[in-house]
Amino acid sequence: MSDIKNNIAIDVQNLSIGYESRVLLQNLNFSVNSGEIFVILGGSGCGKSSLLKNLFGLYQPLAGDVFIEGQNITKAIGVDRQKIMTSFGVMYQEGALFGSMNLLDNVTLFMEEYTKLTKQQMQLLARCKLDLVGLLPYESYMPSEISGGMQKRAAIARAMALDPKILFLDEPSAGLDPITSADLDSTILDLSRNLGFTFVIVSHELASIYAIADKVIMLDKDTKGIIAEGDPKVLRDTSTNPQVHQFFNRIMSKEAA
Ligand SMILES: Nc1ncnc2c1ncn2[C@@H]1O[C@H](COP(=O)(O)OP(=O)(O)OP(=O)(O)O)[C@@H](O)[C@H]1O
Repeated sequence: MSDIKNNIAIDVQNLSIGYESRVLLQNLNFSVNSGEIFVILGGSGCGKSSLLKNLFGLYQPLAGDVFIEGQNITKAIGVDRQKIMTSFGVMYQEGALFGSMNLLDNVTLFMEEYTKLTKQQMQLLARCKLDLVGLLPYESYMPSEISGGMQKRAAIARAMALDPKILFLDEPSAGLDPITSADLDSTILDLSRNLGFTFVIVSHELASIYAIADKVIMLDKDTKGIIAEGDPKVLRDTSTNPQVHQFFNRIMSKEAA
């Protein structure tokens, strides 16, 4: 077990990930501070989503360790692992709300599984989560009856069901128009700045990255490592790595068009 030092929410040490004999990323070392919005970016297929899934324990890394609030998720088993796994929330790329349940039931579902709360208590808490993402008036709506942006916010409310301090979001802006995406960014910023949530987000939307990210890491398929790390605006203005420069400017010129 590693110490919880300097307010570190997630500490990644010598992490290598991949599938069977295929190594995607190797020997990664980085940390995420508590309350920080941390964004993983990089070219298509470099392993962003795979890294995220290794961080929150869906996949087992090839080597190395991931500490979540000081607990080693890669080595934990049984009850210890279960405890870590319920200490954070996840929003998958597809959003994946349960289509046959209204929003309130989508949020209470995990509480039913992992808590001993009464139905009334669960509904009270679930309404709080829906309120935090601006969806309280829609608690009885089915996922198919609300917009894509609202579905993403509902998925964040569901990820908050068990009162986590850390939220992992895989491409939250995928498929959203710029205005809806900016609304979602505001929700994420609000949850981070006002309630202290730590976010780890996979994204390639530069406007969104500039709006919300405290820190990014940029992954590289060829070197299988991190080629840039830090404040995205500082990286944009100071990076001398041609690939990093090109990445930021390529997307910027596309967005400016
Ligand atoms: N479950 C899996 N089993 C085997 N290979 C996988 C699996 N998931 C992803 N891959 C492969 O790993 C590589 C990295 O995929 P990943 O989705 O992590 O990249 P990414 O950077 O998130 O990509 P994108 O930006 O296109 O979403 C891809 O070649 C992908 O086909």
